[in-house]
Amino acid sequence: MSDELQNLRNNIDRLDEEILARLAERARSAQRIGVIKQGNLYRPEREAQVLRRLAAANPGPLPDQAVQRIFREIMSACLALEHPTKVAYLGPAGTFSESAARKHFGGAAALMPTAAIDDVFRAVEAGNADYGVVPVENSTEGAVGGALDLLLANPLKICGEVNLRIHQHLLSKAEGIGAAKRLYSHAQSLAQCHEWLNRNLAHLSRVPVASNAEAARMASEDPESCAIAGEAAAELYGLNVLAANIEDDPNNTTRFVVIGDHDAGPSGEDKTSLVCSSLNRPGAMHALLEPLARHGVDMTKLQSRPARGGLWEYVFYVDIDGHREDANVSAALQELNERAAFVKILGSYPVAAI
Ligand SMILES: O=C(O)C(=O)C[C@]1(C(=O)O)C=C[C@@H](O)C=C1
Repeated sequence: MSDELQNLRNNIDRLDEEILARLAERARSAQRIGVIKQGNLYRPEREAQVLRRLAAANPGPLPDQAVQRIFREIMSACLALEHPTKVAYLGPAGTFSESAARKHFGGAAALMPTAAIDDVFRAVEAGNADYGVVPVENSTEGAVGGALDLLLANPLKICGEVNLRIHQHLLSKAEGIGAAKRLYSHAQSLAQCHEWLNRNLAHLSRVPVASNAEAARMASEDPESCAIAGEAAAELYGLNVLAANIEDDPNNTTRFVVIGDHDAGPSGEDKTSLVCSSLNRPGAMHALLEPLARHGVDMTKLQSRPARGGLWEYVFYVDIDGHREDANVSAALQELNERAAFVKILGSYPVAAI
């Protein structure tokens, strides 16, 4: 081994020991904070502030995202010393919901798969999980209506958001596509790869199944088939990646929200989600949203859903910039409340840091 290589490795060994000693010191501080805080130990606003501060202070050469992922894991491990966070998600193992839960809560969280989205809400409400992660919209396929309806019907609050880039892969137990007769996937994933499939595999019959992890499981038992699913499912079921990143939109992204029995405190860069309905008279919708513009509050999403129980009646899902405790947001929400037939604040939470 050259002297230079040996010296560099010695240097890395010394640095690793320093990092380890500092990590232990950090973990002891987090433990002491746990004793002072009591009650809810997970603080999404504080985690977002830590991640943003470190990205801003990052001297390189590691990219900001890499630094944030490392510190996400450090905070996940520190939090688990106090209390391992239990997080319910739409299963089975290997779904994109699992990847979103991991991305947000890190490797030390205990993840609980559920059979359906409403079971995620039930697990959190019953106290079987501390938090839940549910998909609410996809950049190609639009809103996940069932999740929006459950947010309206449920007392739980949104305390975070996760944006996950969705990469779809063509997977099979076989080495090539030649012998494949069937293609399994979730309907959303089939839709996200529609053009690629028409160009490359138009002859294969497409079989929609309950989730893309389930599709991967079925393909693992049937070498005459293939599946469309993500990397986590490919690894879990030992499948070959026959074609990678086959989603039609190169920016294909799903937005998930984190639900719990409380929302988050202000972090300095927040969003607030609410559901409202306007009075049934001309101009009512404009009047309802006008206080937002007047108080300088940006609306980042407006989505309508049919209201349960009234034909051709709608509720509106609104996302705005800012925390409900910010002075301008609070003033705007108070006026909106006076003008609306119905308002429910779903929660204020930090804008996704990673
Ligand atoms: O600052 C706190 O309140 C902590 O508990 C420490 C800490 C961290 O490791 O930085 C851990 C968990 C919380 O979710 C936020 C931050």
